[in-house]
Amino acid sequence: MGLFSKLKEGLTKTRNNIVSGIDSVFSGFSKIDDDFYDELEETLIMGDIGVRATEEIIEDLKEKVKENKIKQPEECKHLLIETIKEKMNLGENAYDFENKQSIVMLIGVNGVGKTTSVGKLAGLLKAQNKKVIMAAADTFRAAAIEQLTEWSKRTGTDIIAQSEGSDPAAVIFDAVAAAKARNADVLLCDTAGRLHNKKNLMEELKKIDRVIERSYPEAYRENLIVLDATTGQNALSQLKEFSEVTNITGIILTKMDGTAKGGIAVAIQAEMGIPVKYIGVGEQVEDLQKFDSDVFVNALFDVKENNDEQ
Ligand SMILES: Nc1nc2c(ncn2[C@@H]2O[C@H](COP(=O)(O)OP(=O)(O)OP(=O)(O)O)[C@@H](O)[C@H]2O)c(=O)[nH]1
Repeated sequence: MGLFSKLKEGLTKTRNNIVSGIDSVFSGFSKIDDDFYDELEETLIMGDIGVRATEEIIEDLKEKVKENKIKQPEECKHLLIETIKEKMNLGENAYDFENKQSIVMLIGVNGVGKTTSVGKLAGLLKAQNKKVIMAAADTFRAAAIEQLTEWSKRTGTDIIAQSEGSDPAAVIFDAVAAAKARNADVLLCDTAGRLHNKKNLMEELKKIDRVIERSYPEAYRENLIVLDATTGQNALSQLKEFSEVTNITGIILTKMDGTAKGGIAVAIQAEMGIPVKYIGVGEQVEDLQKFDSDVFVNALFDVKENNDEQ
């Protein structure tokens, strides 16, 4: 199955949730008036697009409808799609780290799919012939170290780990030494997510930061927060909380397969201005995709893509 088809399949529930509602708004109203916009707004919010992002989308849509002198609700569907794409467009190159010697930290609360995402990301990078090392800096639970070790075997990636309970900063120190000695391209770090204790988390992330700054200041840094799409608006709150303690450079949105809450990708990117860089659409190594918001919106609204057959 091609990437776009896989994405479309993964987004089936989200599409049913958002698009069927939107379609009935477009077909249920004979003219564009306040009631029409109210109904559309409600449908987008129900689809997890986020209150602020939805308000902005509706405002922009109103302007476009005026400018284009559109009278029929059906005619403004493509304008809605265009507006959502514009709102999500952050216009930056999100994947610079792939071509630099970089340290990529994966952070986020437990259970969101961090360890799995480290494994999948290693798989993606290895497919590009990159030399990758994993650091098991979630030393909080032995299971997390074991799970990452499994992923290292599955993807043929070197792993640096210590025993449960050891200092995560010490693991990172070892991993940095290994990355330099082995001339690795990307060092992928799994971390523990103890959001319930913000102070500890902040101290731990700061300590790791200091270790990296001291031992590998020239490394390109990427801090990716892993968020579980099935948690909808909770994912947005986690992002806000983590943004207060560290500089988040991007998002991995997991479990996009089988959730009706995929609209959260729009809310996150439009409201927070932080790019979603990857989405998880399953549990296998190949189930991590680079995120392209235009392609995503097309898949969501079932707009035909040229590369549909790929
Ligand atoms: N369907 C689906 N499942 C996923 C995806 N990503 C991760 N999972 C599953 O989610 C569960 C939790 O993933 P983990 O990688 O263990 O999550 P974690 O954040 O590392 O959690 P801890 O190890 O407890 O810190 C696992 O069963 C994964 O297989 C995804 O994109 N789709």
